[in-house]
Amino acid sequence: MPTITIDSNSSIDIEQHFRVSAGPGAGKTHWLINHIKNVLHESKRLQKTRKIACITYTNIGAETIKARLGIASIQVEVDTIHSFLYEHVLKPYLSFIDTAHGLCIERVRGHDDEIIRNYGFLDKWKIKTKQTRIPPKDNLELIYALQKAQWKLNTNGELVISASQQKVGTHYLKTSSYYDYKTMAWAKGVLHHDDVLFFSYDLVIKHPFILDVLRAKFPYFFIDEFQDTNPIQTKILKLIGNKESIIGVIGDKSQSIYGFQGANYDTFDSFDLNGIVNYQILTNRRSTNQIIDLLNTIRKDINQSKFKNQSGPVPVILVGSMKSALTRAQAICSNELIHSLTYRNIVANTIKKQANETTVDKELLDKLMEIDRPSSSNKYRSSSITALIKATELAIEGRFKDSIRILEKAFKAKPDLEATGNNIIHIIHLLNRYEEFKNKTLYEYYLFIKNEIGINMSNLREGGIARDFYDGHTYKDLALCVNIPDDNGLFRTIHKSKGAEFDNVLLILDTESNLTFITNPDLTKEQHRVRYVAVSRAKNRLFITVPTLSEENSLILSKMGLDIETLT
Ligand SMILES: Nc1ncnc2c1ncn2[C@@H]1O[C@H](COP(=O)(O)OP(=O)(O)OP(=O)(O)O)[C@@H](O)[C@H]1O
Repeated sequence: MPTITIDSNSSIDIEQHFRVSAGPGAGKTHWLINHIKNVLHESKRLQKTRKIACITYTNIGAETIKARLGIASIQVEVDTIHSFLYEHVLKPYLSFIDTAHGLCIERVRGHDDEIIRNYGFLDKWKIKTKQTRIPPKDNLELIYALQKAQWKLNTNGELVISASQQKVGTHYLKTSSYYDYKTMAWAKGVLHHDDVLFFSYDLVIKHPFILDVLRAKFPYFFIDEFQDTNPIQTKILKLIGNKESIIGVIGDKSQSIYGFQGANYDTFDSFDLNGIVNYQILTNRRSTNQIIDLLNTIRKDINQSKFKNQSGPVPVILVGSMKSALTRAQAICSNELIHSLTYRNIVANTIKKQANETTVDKELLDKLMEIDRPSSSNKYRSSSITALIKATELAIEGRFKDSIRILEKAFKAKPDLEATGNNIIHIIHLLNRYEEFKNKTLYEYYLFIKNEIGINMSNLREGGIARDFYDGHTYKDLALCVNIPDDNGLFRTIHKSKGAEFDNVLLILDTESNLTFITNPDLTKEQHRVRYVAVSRAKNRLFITVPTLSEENSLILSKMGLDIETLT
């Protein structure tokens, strides 16, 4: 079937599976909202109890769609895939889960994005898996290795853990030990996000009636940002779409940027269902002509047309430090807001907090746990400090629920910690007195927590390596490592800008070599796609900053019509 070109206002047949493919700013989300409204209006298959399922990639995406649907959202279940599967597959059918997996269903309380990292748990795991040779000094590396393991579908349609031969220190992890790690966590009722996919898939394969229930509840499933869907989710959606329910996917393969979560470049194009109809939108409604020209230079498979046909400033390459680039870009934008986008979280935080670019270390929070390791005389010091730093930073960003959750989790099983019942009061205290400790050493922050907040922690012996760490780092150094989930502020990572648009964008590149996404573009490479997504967020002004620029690159970029400004 040929691909049909549509516009973001077009209506399509509501009773056929569809794929809508379009570049950035084409109006995919706009079209999806209109389509949902059309289905609600026209469908004969929706009654009060039957809803449309609309799956988005992020919580922010879900909130945006709900807000834009307004009152119509009552008949639409808008959710991320993990939350959707947890609510509609896992939670109602927990008792159907194969007991062979050893999941303690009575203790399951949602799912988490962090694996269990406590050292006591790791020790038990080392004994169980006969890997006691891994010394405690390599625990951090071990946690990173375990965290990388993901569920993957093999060619027989079975779920296996994918983790390439991981080396921790001098030791190669046994493949079977990943499974042991999972089963030990499951025995405590602890589920990682990725496990939601594992159990959902296992349930629908072993109990296909669950698919019938899903089809009965949701005659329509629409998935936005489908290019980042993981193959296990794709398989579940295909199973649902085999009869009755209509599946519609919307996306752009050149905006696939979540390879590290199992998505791949071909997911979008290779998705197939009997009778699926392909549509494309070839306009860009977001950006000025100058920005669309740049996007078209980077991208070879489509050439977006300029819907607004609006001329704007030429994109500018700012050569210099990121701080000076931000100052310059802000001056040019004068009273308008500018969003800075970075690849790494630590860089986003560095610019947000105007910290010194050269001293940042993204692993400091983990290193604190490593150096100030829990012992019989110091059970909770580093875990309490870590939780309090995270909670403080989340609260500063206005994320009170997340902030309270962190403290609840940190303090719940620690009866010998004093004054832990008042997490909200702690947070108010920390916010009110933020100015007093934000530029102090970590040791001074520790004293503040102990003396002013009243959390009972053991003393830090002078001259010890833990004390040196607390004296040698500032609160701010550690605060830079905090990840704010679904951050919607002015300084964020490119991944957190997915689906958003901003008047003015400053893309911060760590090194000049990252400019290849413009000078020698290849969107089969994820690194290039990530930066392509970043520049395509801009509606009006676009700045790209690099620390240095060679004559060769300068010539290429000038030929492309970009402005270049060297900052002093
Ligand atoms: N038919 C339309 N009428 C008016 N405005 C529209 C229409 N279609 C899209 N827009 C506007 O164009 C901009 C881009 O639309 P949208 O965010 O839906 O694009 P997208 O394809 O989802 O983008 P991306 O994939 O880059 O996130 C938005 O400001 C949106 O409101």
